[in-house]
Amino acid sequence: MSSTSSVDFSSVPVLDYSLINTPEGKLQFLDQLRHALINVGFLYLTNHPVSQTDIDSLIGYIPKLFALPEDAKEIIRMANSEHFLGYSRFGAELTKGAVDQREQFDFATRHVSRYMKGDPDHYRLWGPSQWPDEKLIPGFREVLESYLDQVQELSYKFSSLISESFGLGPDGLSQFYEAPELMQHRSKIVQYPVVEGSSDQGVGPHYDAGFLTFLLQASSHRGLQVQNLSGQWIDAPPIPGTFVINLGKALEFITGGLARATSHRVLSPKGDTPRYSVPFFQNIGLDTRLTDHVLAFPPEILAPKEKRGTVVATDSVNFTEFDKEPSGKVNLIGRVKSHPDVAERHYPELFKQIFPNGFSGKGSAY
Ligand SMILES: O=C(O)CCC(=O)C(=O)O
Ligand SMILES: [Fe+2]
Repeated sequence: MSSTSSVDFSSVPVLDYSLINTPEGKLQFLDQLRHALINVGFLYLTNHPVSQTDIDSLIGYIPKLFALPEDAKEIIRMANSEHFLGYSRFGAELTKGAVDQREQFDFATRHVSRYMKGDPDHYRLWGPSQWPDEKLIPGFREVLESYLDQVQELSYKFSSLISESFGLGPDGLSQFYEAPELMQHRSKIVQYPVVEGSSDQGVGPHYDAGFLTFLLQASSHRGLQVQNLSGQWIDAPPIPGTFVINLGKALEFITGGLARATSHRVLSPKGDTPRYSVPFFQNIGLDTRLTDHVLAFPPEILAPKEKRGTVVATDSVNFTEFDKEPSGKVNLIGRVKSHPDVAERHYPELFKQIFPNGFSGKGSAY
């Protein structure tokens, strides 16, 4: 990347959600949002509507979750789940061939699977989470479900604000979502331990593949970094009371590159305590094919894109046809590649198509 743009960023902007409560404030918010979407692809959101009491309670549970006895974690391991939900041991994922030094639980918003015999395989991708034994961590499930309900609601409101900031009215992105009961969004609770040795890769550089990500930085460690247009890594340290919001490749694609998906990574923490984070990945409808929904924008909205210059080519999507296949299938193929052991068990046909010679022991998480 060699682009030097006058609008290149050296910090991630902070947007105040409470501005939207007055008409002038809302206009100001939409201007700042449009700038962040086009030039940065990342922002902090402060004064958001998710209950701080619930966030604090969730943050309090996280060390206890990772401290559960090994057998209590293994009993909900992801390999059990055709929905790719559950526990992944330290080092189970790779980004571009290198081990991500993190341990995690994948959970998702409440959902009853729509899958019926004869439906496409990707309808099986969404379904219920695996929960740790309530007796071992009483109250955790209730807090996390309430938290996910609230972030889900925020994610729809935020998507509507994005649409407004691009001059498309509040419902310009509604076509990407089905009725609430037919949608599911995914989240992870992640622990990045202090590591010895040469690698400091918490998660290697990647783009998020989906639509919108809402990240809760759940401890005070630095480590998250965002790549600007000239290729420098810019710190995005935790700011209490905020979410870090970023765009995925699907949203970038349907805006024709107007909104940016931005490369980011996490460095392993220094010191003596682990870093914790909780990303929430907002999905689009399982059947949505991106090529059918590319958006058109008024010229005044497109102008700042010219000033910014081009965005580097996509290298994070899972296969070249990602824009022509239903989003559920794109996601499923991504999961098969990042978790071949789970796929071999639950999607043997697809596993064979993707790994005709079996799994070589190296996967790719993104
Ligand atoms: O843990 C973080 O702060 C970010 C994680 C991330 O980028 C991801 O899981 O996609
Ligand atoms: Fe990410």
